[in-house]
Amino acid sequence: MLDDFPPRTDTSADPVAARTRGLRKVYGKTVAVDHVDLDVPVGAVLGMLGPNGSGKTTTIRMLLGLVTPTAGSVELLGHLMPGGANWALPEVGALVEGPGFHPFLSGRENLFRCAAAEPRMVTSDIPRAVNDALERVGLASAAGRRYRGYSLGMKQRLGLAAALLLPRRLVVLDEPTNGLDPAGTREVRAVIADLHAAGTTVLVSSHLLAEVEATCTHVAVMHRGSLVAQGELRELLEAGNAGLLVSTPDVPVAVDALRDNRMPARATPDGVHVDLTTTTAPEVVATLVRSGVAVHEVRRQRTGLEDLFARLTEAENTTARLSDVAEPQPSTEDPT
Ligand SMILES: Nc1ncnc2c1ncn2[C@@H]1O[C@H](COP(=O)(O)OP(=O)(O)OP(=O)(O)O)[C@@H](O)[C@H]1O
Repeated sequence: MLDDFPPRTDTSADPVAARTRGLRKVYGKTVAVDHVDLDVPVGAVLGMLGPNGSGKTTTIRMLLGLVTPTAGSVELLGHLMPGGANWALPEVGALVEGPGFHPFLSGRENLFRCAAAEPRMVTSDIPRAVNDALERVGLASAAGRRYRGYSLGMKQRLGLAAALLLPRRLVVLDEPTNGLDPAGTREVRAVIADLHAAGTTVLVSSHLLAEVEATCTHVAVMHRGSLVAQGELRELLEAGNAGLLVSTPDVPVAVDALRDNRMPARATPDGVHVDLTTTTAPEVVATLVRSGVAVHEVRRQRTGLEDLFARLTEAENTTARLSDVAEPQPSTEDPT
């Protein structure tokens, strides 16, 4: 029987929980996602960052088989989608917009329905799984209230609870802190940390840069449908680290000496800032020493993720490919 042969793909040296290649989605004249090659390494907490409309939700929905790609491939937990959905999806917990809860049922009743629909759930385990999930997201006291009376934050918590009903290999959270107060945001952060500690791979989209910097091990930055950067958070921060701060009592002399050698330098309250885009730290130090400048300290400036994000999303060359993208049009494709 065909069902006995899930469409698996080769596992490469670097195991990934999810992988897309050449992923593209076009709605009418709008290119929502274009040529996205995303890798979500096993065990990572990958933060997908991007401004509104950059294609995060569409990418996530394609990963989960909720939206059919116009082109490209998706691999989820080693299975090619959408054919492998029956094998991959039971091991994926997802919080995506519009999880389809019943408005007239309570939060707890809704979760019971979700639990009963889980192929891997043992019926006798359902009450405990539901209670644990409600506790974990801080919704136990409101669990008896009807869903339609829930605030946005409570709806988000219930969606998160549904994703946590079972241990998962991959948890996908689309803007999980949307609508949450600071306490709720902290709780989501703690849930992500717990999942990570338990070895679960987490893919989380967010526009909150500080949030991603605090919770994620990896980052993927989207801009106008394209993936403009991805990798380990630490490495991306270092790659974005294009500045050197030189402490010296001879700031004007140092600035002149560097500029004479075509090195972009400027005086700052902390010393001399040198842009390392066109030069290197050893060259800067050698030039200063040659010019008789006393160098007290040289420090690489760590750019915050916010700076990196701004630089990546503002870079003109990253947008060229999509320059002909029109304003969003009503979909001519099936929006499912
Ligand atoms: N069903 C649809 N029909 C038409 N256009 C769509 C549809 N879904 C998304 N789009 C368009 O695709 C682009 C990407 O949208 P998407 O929701 O994926 O971005 P996003 O990064 O998740 O944004 P946000 O942070 O605002 O949720 C946008 O221009 C959006 O208007």
